[in-house]
Amino acid sequence: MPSQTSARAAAPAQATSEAGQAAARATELSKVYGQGETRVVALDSVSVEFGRGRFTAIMGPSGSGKSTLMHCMAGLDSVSAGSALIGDTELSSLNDRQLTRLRRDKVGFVFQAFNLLPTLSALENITLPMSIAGHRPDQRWLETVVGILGLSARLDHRPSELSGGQQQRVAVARALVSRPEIIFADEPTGNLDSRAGSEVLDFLRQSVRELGQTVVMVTHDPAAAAYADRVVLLADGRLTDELLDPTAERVLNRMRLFDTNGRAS
Ligand SMILES: Nc1ncnc2c1ncn2[C@@H]1O[C@H](COP(=O)(O)OP(=O)(O)OP(=O)(O)O)[C@@H](O)[C@H]1O
Repeated sequence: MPSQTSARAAAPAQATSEAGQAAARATELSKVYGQGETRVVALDSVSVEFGRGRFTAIMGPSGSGKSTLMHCMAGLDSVSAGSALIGDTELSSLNDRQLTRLRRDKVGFVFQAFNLLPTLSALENITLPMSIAGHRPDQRWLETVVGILGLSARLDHRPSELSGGQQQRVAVARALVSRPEIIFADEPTGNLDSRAGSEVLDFLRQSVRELGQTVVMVTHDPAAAAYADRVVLLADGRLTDELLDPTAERVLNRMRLFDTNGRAS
């Protein structure tokens, strides 16, 4: 009976092999922080694939390892064992310089705090990472991204002249403009009211559907996760479950199962 299945006791779920090549992949990835009494196993042999052109949400209780998984996959943190790959590139095989280049060229980031530079215009913020890298944005692509995100009339504005939702859209445009292999979004709607939050999620969804972008998003919010094609659930550093074509209600029910069966034990 599914309602009696303990999410925690279940065998660790393995990656669903998605159609097409994975944009990123973890294989038996473990991450341990500290030593001795302060030792924490943040990730315990996690295997998961993030399909190209797909929108995946990572969910799970606080402390379950969501941010750690994202940081290891994005090359922002090292792994203790196992492997993390972006495309065919194994991140632990790269030196610091190669890792910095990979993050710059292949990964886009959207954080809860918008991380825009206050003295620069929206357009300058969008193109800054590419300028630093010495690249010119593809003008056509820039216009497409800015058009889809509804920012065309706001490009000369500074962040302080934009609403929270508009600032986050600028951050999404900044992540999209270099056509990264994958975008990692960490609670992208955490600082937004629900209307602005749905707008940003709509745009992320649209970037997957219309621009073929791959997006991986950490969220606590079942309504946000429902925008994804797939939800993977973590508990105690393990991948325990996944849902395809999620609805907010199904995600909520699955999370309740965690609360009653997972954390209680
Ligand atoms: N730099 C660190 N040093 C030591 N322990 C850490 C570090 N980062 C994370 N941890 C621990 O690893 C575990 C997983 O943390 P992580 O931040 O990945 O969880 P999370 O699911 O993202 O949590 P939340 O939803 O609260 O953000 C937690 O027990 C946390 O305390």
